Amino acid sequence: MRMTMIGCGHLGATHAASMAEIGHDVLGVDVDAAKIETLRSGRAWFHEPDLDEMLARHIASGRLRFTTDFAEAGEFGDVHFIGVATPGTDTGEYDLTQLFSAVSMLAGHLHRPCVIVGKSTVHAGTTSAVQELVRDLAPAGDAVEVVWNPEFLREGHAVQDTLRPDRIVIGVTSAEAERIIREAYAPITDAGVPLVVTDPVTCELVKGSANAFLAMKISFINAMGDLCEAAGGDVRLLADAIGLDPRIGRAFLDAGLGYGGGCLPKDGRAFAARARDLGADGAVALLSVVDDINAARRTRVVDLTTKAVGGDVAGTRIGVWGAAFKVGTDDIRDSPALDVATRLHAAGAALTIYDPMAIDTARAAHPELGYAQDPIAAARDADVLLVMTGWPEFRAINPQELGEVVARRVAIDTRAVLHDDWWAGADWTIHRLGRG
Ligand SMILES: NC(=O)c1ccc[n+]([C@@H]2O[C@H](COP(=O)([O-])OP(=O)(O)OC[C@H]3O[C@@H](n4cnc5c(N)ncnc54)[C@H](O)[C@@H]3O)[C@@H](O)[C@H]2O)c1
Ligand SMILES: O=c1ccn([C@@H]2O[C@H](COP(=O)(O)OP(=O)(O)O[C@H]3O[C@H](CO)[C@@H](O)[C@H](O)[C@H]3O)[C@@H](O)[C@H]2O)c(=O)[nH]1
Repeated sequence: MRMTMIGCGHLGATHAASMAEIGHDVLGVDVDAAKIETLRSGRAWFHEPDLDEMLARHIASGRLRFTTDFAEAGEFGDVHFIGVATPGTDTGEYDLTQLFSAVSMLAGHLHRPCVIVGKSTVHAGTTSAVQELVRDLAPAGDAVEVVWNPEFLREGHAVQDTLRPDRIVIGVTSAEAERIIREAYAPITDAGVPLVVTDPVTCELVKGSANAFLAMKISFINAMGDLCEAAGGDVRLLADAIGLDPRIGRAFLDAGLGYGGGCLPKDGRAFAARARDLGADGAVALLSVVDDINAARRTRVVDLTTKAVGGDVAGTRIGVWGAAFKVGTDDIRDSPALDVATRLHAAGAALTIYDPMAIDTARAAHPELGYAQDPIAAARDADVLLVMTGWPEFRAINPQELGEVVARRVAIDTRAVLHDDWWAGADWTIHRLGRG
């Protein structure tokens, strides 16, 4: 099939390359000419394992091209995927500016029957709003059907999650649109991946509730972590034990600094905002507690750090291991590590940060913070060492390597990453979140 992917970011570039991988002819479209140039050269403009190889392979095979030209996009495909960003506003709702702008730019070029497939994460009711806009703007009018098909990929695993997802969920209003989407995904569903067909509103809610559930699991285990710390328990062992019950499951029960990234925090708030509009009070209450517990993780690490240096961080030096919002990415959107770091900086501390992948993205967003090229240099002269992203390379560091580098041997491990046996016997004061 011939298809376009409008918006070539973390979701879109991966989806475009993956659709080429399963045999389609794909045209990627973005308003950012620099990103399109990078993609044309066979590289993503962000780090994602295996993506560059797949992009290069299909640009070479001729099945994948990129453009900034929406007229070309309108001509090219019978299926138009939309994957532009839907950030949160200050009041928590989705800002759908990019979505309505992308749809408006495309719609004027739609002269024949086709399907627009929304993949961005949106609030309930968006599909029908987009359908109305398309009806007004597209020369083909009602012959253009808008359906939703949310994306569940995780950064760092985006390629495998797109090619072998747990499920594909579509929200459609006609049998013809369903037939077209089924055909588009046939190489994936033929391999046994379930495809769930719903109405558009249910489909939009599926995505919001999936992320809300994941966020809830993390806040749950963090609340248990506080209990463990107070009572003298160990939240990792607790998670292992409860996780053996298949009704609970061990995934997403890693306690620590809480969730960040471009999705869970803003999606939870937007889901709550929509629930408030709809008068679904139980959902509002649940989601706001989940968010509050998560926000408190970051404040707690700021407070622990302040306490560790005697009550005032002004004039102290703090070494930070980790800047990415999680392992396996250079993405720093709503990174808990950088949130804590910037708050300590604002309170007068001098921060030096090391991250194996995200130094450049962190420096671009926070030039006011200090950076180092390796973890030992980040710890130099530190009064406190904060471990805030769980990179395996941090686990491999023996405290002996830090020798006399640090000013004081105090560490706060917020991601359960430091090697217990090495650090326990190494004359360090270590605070481990979730362990009493
Ligand atoms: N990143 C993820 O892991 C992930 C996973 C699932 C769902 N999502 C959802 O997917 C959507 C996209 O997220 P992302 O992380 O890929 O965002 P992103 O910021 O990485 O990418 C968005 C892209 O859209 C482009 N763009 C902006 N306006 C445009 C327009 N009018 N026309 C064409 N392109 C335009 C931007 O230049 C950018 O390249 C969001 O709704 C997000 O919540 C993201
Ligand atoms: O047990 C855990 C698991 C994760 N996290 C944190 O939670 C955040 C989110 O992690 P993850 O979900 O792996 O990252 P994303 O790539 O943002 O993916 C989420 O958000 C995407 C965008 O909606 C969805 O598609 C994915 O299914 C959903 O997992 C990160 O800060 C993690 O460090 C924890 O603190 N504890």
